[in-house]
Amino acid sequence: MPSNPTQDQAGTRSAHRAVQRAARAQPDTQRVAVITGGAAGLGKGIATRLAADGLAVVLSDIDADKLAATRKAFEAAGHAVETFQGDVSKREDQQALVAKAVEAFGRLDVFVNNAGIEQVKPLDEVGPDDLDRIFRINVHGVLYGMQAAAAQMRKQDDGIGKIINACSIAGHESYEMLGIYCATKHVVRSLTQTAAKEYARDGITVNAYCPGVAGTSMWDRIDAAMSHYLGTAPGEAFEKFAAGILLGRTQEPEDVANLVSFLASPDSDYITGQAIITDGGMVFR
Ligand SMILES: NC(=O)C1=CN([C@@H]2O[C@H](COP(=O)(O)OP(=O)(O)OC[C@H]3O[C@@H](n4cnc5c(N)ncnc54)[C@H](O)[C@@H]3O)[C@@H](O)[C@H]2O)C=CC1
Ligand SMILES: CC(=O)C(C)=O
Repeated sequence: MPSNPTQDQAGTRSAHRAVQRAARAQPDTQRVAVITGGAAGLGKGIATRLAADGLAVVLSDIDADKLAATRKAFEAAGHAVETFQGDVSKREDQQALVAKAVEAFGRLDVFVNNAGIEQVKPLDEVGPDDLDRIFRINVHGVLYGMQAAAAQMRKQDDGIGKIINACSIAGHESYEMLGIYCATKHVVRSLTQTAAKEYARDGITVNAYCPGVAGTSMWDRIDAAMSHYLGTAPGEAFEKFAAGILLGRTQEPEDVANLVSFLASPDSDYITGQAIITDGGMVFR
């Protein structure tokens, strides 16, 4: 809904003040990043890169064993790390996660809403429980993460807060058998835009990364489920998707981490509301 010009000018001035205040970063303060789904896959790759960039990292995951193993590896590498076992679909867990980060490291600068699940099913077979499960994790989880992160970032009056959401090429394009997964990622792109508009006045940017085809355990499960529904041989669905990549190889966690590192850094301070594709050349927007 368009507001009147006077409100627009007041809003712009207030947003401008917020960004000026936020830009007064403390150069000697270690920045702190939370990464959900950080125990494995892309989240672990992102956390590894942010730790190498010098940030203290707080890894959250629903899988306690993987979380403990990843924490051990980060400690062995000498990184400042904390962990939190939680379920992103629970609002109270997302709030407790942010509280844990602040308790451990005193502040929150970057919140990566990375955790997400896949679902492979023809639309005709999707039932209420299927819808509930994936929307709770991929959509409610991202919203609760943004709410918890923004509440803490607003309390800090130095540095730009950065919220970074896991979207996908599936947030720009829709694929057979992945209909509900794609729908959740389209919602993540929409939430990213709205949050960018609502949080700019508080000196918080909100962006999303949109990977293509990365050979994590998520794709192992997608490939197996595609075999079930489409009769493809093991590995065939993955190969078919990969065949469309212009740069000739599937994605590594490091490729995704490169983009997230940029979105977490001051180099991206003038970017907000964007869902940026990193897919080796598959989807063009
Ligand atoms: N692998 C790919 O090709 C692509 C992945 N993505 C997105 O990137 C994100 C990460 O994907 P992957 O690393 O491939 O997945 P993955 O399945 O390999 O790893 C996901 C991690 O999230 C954790 N997790 C799952 N549900 C959780 C919950 N409710 N609360 C907290 N943690 C939870 C898992 O335990 C696991 O450690 C997801 O949002 C996914 O949709 C987007 C595009 C492509
Ligand atoms: C897993 C994913 O995000 C796809 C197939 O785009």
